[in-house]
Amino acid sequence: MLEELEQALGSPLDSQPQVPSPKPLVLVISGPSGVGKDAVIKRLQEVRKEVHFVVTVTSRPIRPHEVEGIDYYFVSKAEFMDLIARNELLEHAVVYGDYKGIPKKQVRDCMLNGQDVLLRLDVQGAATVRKLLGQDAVFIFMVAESEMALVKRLVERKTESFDKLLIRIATARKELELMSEFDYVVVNADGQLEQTVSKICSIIDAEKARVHQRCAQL
Ligand SMILES: Nc1ncnc2c1ncn2[C@@H]1O[C@H](COP(=O)(O)OP(=O)(O)OP(=O)(O)O)[C@@H](O)[C@H]1O
Repeated sequence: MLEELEQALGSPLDSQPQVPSPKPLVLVISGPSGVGKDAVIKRLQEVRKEVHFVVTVTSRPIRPHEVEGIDYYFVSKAEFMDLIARNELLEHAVVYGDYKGIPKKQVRDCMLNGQDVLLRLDVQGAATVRKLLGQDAVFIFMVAESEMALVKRLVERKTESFDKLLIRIATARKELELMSEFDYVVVNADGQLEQTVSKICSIIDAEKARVHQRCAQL
């Protein structure tokens, strides 16, 4: 039958894939402090092993329990300055006196390997990367179901003093106003971490099915 069809068509039936492989994605996850970015990314890495989570480079000294290349890439301040001067950082900031940044090379190398890349950025950092990459990266904003739920989570984490909590809440209120700059918003509801991760997986799957693929160039 197939041969007859080919004869009638006057050309062979094509067995090649009808669409090229999807392009590697640059995925940015952001949201207020305490919303659950780390917890969600940790779980996402378990269920989506092929997505590379970018390891930040920092000028801060290594702490005893930390592992080079897993927690951070540790460099001297001079080396960090050199990365800035060579425009080799996608984004950088000073956090408590130490520099932290996203090395472009790591993102580039993964994408050349066909791997999707995941960045965890604070809302300000995400805004910076949005300006650089525009619609060529996917920006996901995570929120809690309510301000009360967010604050309860932060209080239970017991990592912030009262004053620091006040600052984080005020910052979170401002950050929420920037939600419209993002492509997707995902509610990380209390006790629903798995659902949150699965929503992010759905976003990745949907992005892979886009007719006009995003294509970040660094
Ligand atoms: N869906 C959830 N339900 C209940 N608790 C959660 C959920 N998601 C995260 N948590 C908990 O909330 C706390 C804050 O989460 P996490 O540290 O991942 O937030 P974060 O956004 O990375 O914060 P920061 O930006 O301050 O580092 C943690 O104790 C975490 O285990």
